[in-house]
Amino acid sequence: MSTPDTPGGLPIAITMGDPAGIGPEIVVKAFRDAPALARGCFVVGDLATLRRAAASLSEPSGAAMPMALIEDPREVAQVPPNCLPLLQAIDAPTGVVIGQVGAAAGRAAGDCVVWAARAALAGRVTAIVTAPLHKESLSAAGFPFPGHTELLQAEAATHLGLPLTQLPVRMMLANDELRTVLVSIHMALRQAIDAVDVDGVLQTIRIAHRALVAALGRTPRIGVAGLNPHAGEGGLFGREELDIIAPAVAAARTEGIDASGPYAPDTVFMRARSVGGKAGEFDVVIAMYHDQGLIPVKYLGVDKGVNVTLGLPLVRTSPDHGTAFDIAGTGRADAASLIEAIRMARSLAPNALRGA
Ligand SMILES: NC(=O)C1=CN([C@@H]2O[C@H](COP(=O)(O)OP(=O)(O)OC[C@H]3O[C@@H](n4cnc5c(N)ncnc54)[C@H](O)[C@@H]3O)[C@@H](O)[C@H]2O)C=CC1
Ligand SMILES: NCC(=O)COP(=O)(O)O
Repeated sequence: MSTPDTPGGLPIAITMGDPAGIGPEIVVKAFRDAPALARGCFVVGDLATLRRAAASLSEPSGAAMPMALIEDPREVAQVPPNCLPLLQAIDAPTGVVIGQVGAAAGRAAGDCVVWAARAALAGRVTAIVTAPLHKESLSAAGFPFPGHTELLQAEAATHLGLPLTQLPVRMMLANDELRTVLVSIHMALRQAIDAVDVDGVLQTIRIAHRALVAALGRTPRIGVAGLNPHAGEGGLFGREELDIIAPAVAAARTEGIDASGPYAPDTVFMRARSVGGKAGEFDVVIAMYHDQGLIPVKYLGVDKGVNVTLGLPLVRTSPDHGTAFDIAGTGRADAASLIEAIRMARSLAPNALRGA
């Protein structure tokens, strides 16, 4: 659906990420290496930061990626092909040291995400794709959120006038072979175990079901992982499966959701994986905590996964990797996951502006 003042659809905003990390480099690489996909997208960030990243990538004899400053997302359609449109959403950060945690970098990264979220909530962009930020830098800058997911949830709840409890969100990580949705996200493992309760597991199943009905056009097969080794082995290694997870799965089934489990966490991902054109047993695995779900997906390749926030009133995707401070500024960072995140944003936001 296009809007009258932006024929052809709305642009996608790509936030530059932490300026001390690989975000700016992979953003420039995405525009350089996937120009057709990047048409209709613009970067929310800082021109000097993006120029530095582009210069670090250019061949000794070659020219760096040209950039065009825009003041409004609607100007994206006028930017020539193979030129990166950039909206200067922040004051240029000073004192950023590549590869190091810092408040200035965290402030710049966080402010860009806030800008993009508000633009999406106001209907000025159709989706946001976020390059990685560093959570310690975000915290050093005073943002009271552990990551994008919680920041975006808070922005959306404020926009809708809702308490956070009425806007539950979940993290999904997906690649071509595996999808997982997490019951809890950024918290200590001890707290994550306590966060496994019937409401939380059931809410996660419902959110995953709704998202995948929309994405797949059919009822998804949801496999629910246990928490304990061998899913508790009938209560020998813990009772969470018997007392919490099985009742949540049963409640979901009474709602017509095709959920099953709890399954042994060490084999459920293997069973869900689609390989060589053969579909796995499940379309998605509900993981009880962050690392249970993310390790199997990331192990299949940091270049392949995409992070999607489910439950928001806006489309948000992101690469599955972080700021990679160890290689920032070297030009070695792989932009494949960011390119997949742009592709996924386009598929979730069919009204996105495209190139001519
Ligand atoms: N979407 C986001 O904003 C995300 C942010 N993070 C944050 O990033 C920071 C650093 O996290 P780490 O645990 O060090 O994970 P990381 O993903 O930044 O790095 C882990 C390893 O993977 C490599 N790597 C990551 N991305 C790569 C790429 N595109 N090309 C080539 N190699 C790549 C790194 O060089 C490093 O060896 C943390 O603050 C973390 O919370 C982590 C994941 C997602
Ligand atoms: N491990 C993924 C991750 O930490 C990303 O978090 P977010 O910034 O997408 O909330």
